[in-house]
Amino acid sequence: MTHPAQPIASHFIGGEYVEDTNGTPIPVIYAATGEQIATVYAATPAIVEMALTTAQAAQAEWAAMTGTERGRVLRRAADLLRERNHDLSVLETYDTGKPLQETLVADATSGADALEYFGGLAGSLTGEHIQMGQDWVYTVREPLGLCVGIGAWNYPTQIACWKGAPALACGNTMVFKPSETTPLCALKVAEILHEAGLPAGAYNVVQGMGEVGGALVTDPRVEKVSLTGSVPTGKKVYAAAAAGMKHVTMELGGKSPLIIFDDADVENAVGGAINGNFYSSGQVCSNGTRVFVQKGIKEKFLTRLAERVRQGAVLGDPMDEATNFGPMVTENQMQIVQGYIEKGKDEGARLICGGNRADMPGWFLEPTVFADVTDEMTIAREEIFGPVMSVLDFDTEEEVIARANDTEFGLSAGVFTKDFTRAHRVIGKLEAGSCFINSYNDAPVEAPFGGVKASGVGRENSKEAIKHFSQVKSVYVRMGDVEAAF
Ligand SMILES: NC(=O)C1=CN([C@@H]2O[C@H](COP(=O)(O)OP(=O)(O)OC[C@H]3O[C@@H](n4cnc5c(N)ncnc54)[C@H](O)[C@@H]3O)[C@@H](O)[C@H]2O)C=CC1
Repeated sequence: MTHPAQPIASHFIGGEYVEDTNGTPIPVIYAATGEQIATVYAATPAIVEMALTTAQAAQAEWAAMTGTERGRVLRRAADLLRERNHDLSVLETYDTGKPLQETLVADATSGADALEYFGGLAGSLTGEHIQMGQDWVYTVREPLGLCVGIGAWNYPTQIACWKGAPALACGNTMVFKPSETTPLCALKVAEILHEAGLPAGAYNVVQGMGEVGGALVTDPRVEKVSLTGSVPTGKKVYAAAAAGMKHVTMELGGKSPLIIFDDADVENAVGGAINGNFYSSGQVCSNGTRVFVQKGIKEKFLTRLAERVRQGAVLGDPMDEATNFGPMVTENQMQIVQGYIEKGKDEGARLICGGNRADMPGWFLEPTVFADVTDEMTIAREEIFGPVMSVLDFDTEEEVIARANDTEFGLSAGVFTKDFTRAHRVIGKLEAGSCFINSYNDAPVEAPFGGVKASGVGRENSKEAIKHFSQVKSVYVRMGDVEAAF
């Protein structure tokens, strides 16, 4: 019997499902059991061509609609996502293995927020009037044209919407390629957008690995590439896009600092560290995986952290809403993280809790905390993308700022302290794009999201995203005669 997660077909192009079984089969494995639940096929060159031609052809009609009309479609899609939240959350759980307790509130709901927010903005995308004496300049905010979105595997529904919603609001069309690890959810986003009234072909989904991504990025018809992925992939995609002088948004990896001062509220700081390390089993780009704790509060912090992790983490069937900690997305990802845990032990970090694969089917790892981590250790330098928290000690504010910034990454940063003057002073000196004071990992659509340094270029969400999916035309209007030298 076909599993309920099996999509109707692999791709969604021109407003309908499209199949081509000549492509490389991509098995979809449910991370909680290891069972194959679906198969999709990587896009063949013919499918890639069909998607790009269709999206390009659809763009003029979509851009010709008023912003209010485009916004209405996006807001209708947001309503449909919300109405179907439960089924979409179950699919997200099948796609990623994340517990339903999380997917019910963080995935289709966040996607719906993006569609609603950018749907609301679409009607207000205006230019400026600049008076130049009797002459004047006006500006027009125009779409870029055909955009490509490429997703990572941790938030398949959210990423499909975070890229699609601002792109469509501005009058662009999109070809979206989900991660080959989680190919299911983006198809539903495309289906719902078209059900909501999107013209056929304005948002298309094709499956495939890096090769398909590469074919999309290098196509001369594509004006913009928005990637969520790792830094090494980002460097390749950015370079390929640069060769064609394309616009880019790069949402890449991180190794973000979370700084806890002696005067912090311990329970809140522990809560922040848990949210910033163990949500989605640690598979979150913005996670604060280097937790710097000032020496005076260190033992108290570690004691409460270990207690709350041991007592609170519920590993189990992700479809059971009591489960709050799911498996790694793939066996391979689990093995990568296990490798880092071994390195942490070998390099002398002190294991406070976790450290093992859980004794159950699927790719479950225990939430793991290392203390006495030093700056040179591999677990303090590399992005692990799993449930491994490194706790480092510090003495002074000046010292911790320098150490926090000593990394190629710059995605996020957090500070816990009751001294707000210090909180703002420290945040002001941290090299990161998305920061938190007495909190961690909040990502509302109203706030810009993205990184500095190797963590990325451009911003998603908020009004900032509009700038990255549109361009400004400037028109000088002369009201008098033209003076010329001859
Ligand atoms: N800053 C952000 O917003 C976020 C960043 N991430 C980052 O994503 C990474 C984990 O996701 P993965 O899927 O493992 O990343 P990945 O870099 O392996 O793959 C990302 C996507 O790029 C595609 N791709 C690979 N090579 C390509 C090429 N040469 N040309 C075009 N496309 C190519 C893949 O098929 C996939 O769809 C982590 O580093 C994480 O930090 C994840 C979520 C959010």
